[in-house]
Amino acid sequence: YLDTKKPKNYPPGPKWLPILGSALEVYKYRKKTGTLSLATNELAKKYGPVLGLRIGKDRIVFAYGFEAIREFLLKEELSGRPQGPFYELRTWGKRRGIMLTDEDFWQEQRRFVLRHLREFGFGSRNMSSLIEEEAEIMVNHIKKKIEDNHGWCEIRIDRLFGIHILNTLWTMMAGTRYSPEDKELKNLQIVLTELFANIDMGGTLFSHFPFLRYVAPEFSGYNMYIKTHMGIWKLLNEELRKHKETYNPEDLRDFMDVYLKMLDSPEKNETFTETQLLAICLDLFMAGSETTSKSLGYCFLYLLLNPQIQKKAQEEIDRVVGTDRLPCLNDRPQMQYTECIVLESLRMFTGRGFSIPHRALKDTTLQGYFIPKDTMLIATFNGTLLSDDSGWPEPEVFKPERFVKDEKIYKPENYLPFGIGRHRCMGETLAKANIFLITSSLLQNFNFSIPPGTPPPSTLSRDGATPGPQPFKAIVTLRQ
Ligand code: HEM
Repeated sequence: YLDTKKPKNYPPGPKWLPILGSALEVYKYRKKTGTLSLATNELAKKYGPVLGLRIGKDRIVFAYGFEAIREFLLKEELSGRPQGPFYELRTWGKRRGIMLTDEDFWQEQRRFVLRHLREFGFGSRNMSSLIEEEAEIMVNHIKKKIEDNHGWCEIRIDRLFGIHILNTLWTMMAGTRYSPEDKELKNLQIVLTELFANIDMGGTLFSHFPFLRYVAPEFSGYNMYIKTHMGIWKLLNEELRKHKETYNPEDLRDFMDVYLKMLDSPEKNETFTETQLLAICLDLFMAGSETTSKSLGYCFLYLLLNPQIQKKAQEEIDRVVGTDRLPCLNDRPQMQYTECIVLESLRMFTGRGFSIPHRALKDTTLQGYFIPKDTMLIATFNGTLLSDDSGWPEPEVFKPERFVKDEKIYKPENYLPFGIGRHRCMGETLAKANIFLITSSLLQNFNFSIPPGTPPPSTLSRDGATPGPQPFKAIVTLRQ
């Protein structure tokens, strides 16, 4: 806390004050720009693409720009995950799950999850039909609203997708599908979105200054953190209880059952525990629902702002799919323009956000700078996807055709919305399939427009652990 002297050759950044470290300077830029992502962007312009900070007790390095991010994410010595109460409280006081664990424990569990989720549809035909069903439920739900309201309805787009996205994941994990009107889950989603808006990828006040947890539990975000987790724990425990009651080793219904079978197996090693099963569910719940829903939020935000893009996609959908059935994943290769809308929406989402924090497992270097063991590192994707110096022409403009070259889909090397390296996202296939099928099914059936008399929705994101659009509404009408 009192350390104001930086380690030799530590990455450049604002000077360190006692206790606060560089927090004031970051706060100043954050206030000026509106988000932590834009603040690190400006700080990186001032100090360079490897930005060295200390916030409270934590040394934090932000990697900005493609070269720094690539070296960071591919370097094994930088593949740890942070330690400390903030990362342990969420999983009952021990580091558990896959999103915030590392080394052998993480490797074994990540491998197991990937292998077995595939059995229940991850990346297969089963996944396709599951999302198609969910998209159909969504379309019918909106049609009913329009019918009840005599021809049109107004929808809060930023809250439209949460439960449907969760359902596609949850059916594979626990065989459960929730109604879009389920009050408890709707509430949980809102609380989860609030939590994500109130913490940063680097932590929160009580993680950088742990004493605040005792002296100012409300102000430091501690109470909210615990309350949100208790809501999710309750849901997960209930699901686990039901599974244990009806479990039959001869008929494995979903991932939870497969994990329960592993727990019964004499060959299992000690990384497999019931708490770990709950922590995996918690991680996938958190990593999977907010990210995809918010990417869809950006997608529809830009479709509202660019009716001509909406129209062009609808022409493609009408030509390839027609009107007698909903789009399916098999249509994807013929629907290049819609596919590019997915890629562009992901650029807009991840381009405003960060990687999950990593930790240096030993003393090492990044772009020639010294990174001491246990330093936290975070990739700012703005510099590879969205900033003026990211290499994308007119980066702030939503332009699906930027991904087409010689009539084929083309993704430049610095397009990495799901990260790279050992911790690369586990849900890429599911996320892209969800965005593609939901966007195309909604556009096939409805027109979306800005409510008359209201200003166009802002493209400035709501700050937080994952970026999201500010709350916004659309008028939805039937196409035919
Ligand atoms: C639009 C949707 C999504 C985006 C843009 C996205 C992006 C990312 C990124 C950038 C990382 C961080 C890599 C790192 O820290 O090095 C990550 C990790 C992760 N994602 Fe996603 N993600 C999305 C959806 C999903 C979904 C649907 C799931 C659930 C199945 C998921 C599960 C995970 C997990 C478990 C990790 C941690 C992996 C590890 O540490 O080994 N993500 N994701």
